[in-house]
Amino acid sequence: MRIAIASDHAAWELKAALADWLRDAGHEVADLGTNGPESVDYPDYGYALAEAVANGRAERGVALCGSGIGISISVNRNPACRCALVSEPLSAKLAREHNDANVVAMGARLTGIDMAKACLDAFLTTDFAGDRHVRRVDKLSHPPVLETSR
Ligand SMILES: O=C(CO)[C@H](O)[C@H](O)[C@H](O)COP(=O)(O)O
Repeated sequence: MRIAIASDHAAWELKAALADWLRDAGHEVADLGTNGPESVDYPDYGYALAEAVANGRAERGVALCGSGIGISISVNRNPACRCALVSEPLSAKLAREHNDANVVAMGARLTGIDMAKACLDAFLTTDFAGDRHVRRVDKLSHPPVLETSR
């Protein structure tokens, strides 16, 4: 599978470890940085990752920051992305089965490498269940126009 992965400074080591692990498993990995501990801003990396998924360069994305929160918010600003922040494998599995998530986010300051691998494995090996979930996922692409957004 073609997978894009990105992080801020808080998660660059987890990103490097997961990128190696994904490559060893036979995936084609696009590492979008960051690649060191220098402080950077998670939206820059979240937006780049989202664009890689939106334009088809990657089929799935892996988004990492300290908590996973900031980068998941960034990715979800792109309407082509459904990014799920997870910390255990059942949520990763349900994000695929029910939500057809195409990006998974995790927090390197909260989730260890073995748990991150277990989440990623569930995310990459679970299919979307379809059926009633199609209608709901489709609604995510058509949010109502609210007074406050005019
Ligand atoms: O977005 C976050 C928090 O919601 C991430 O955890 C960031 O990695 C974090 O904010 C970075 O914090 P730092 O103090 O600048 O390392």
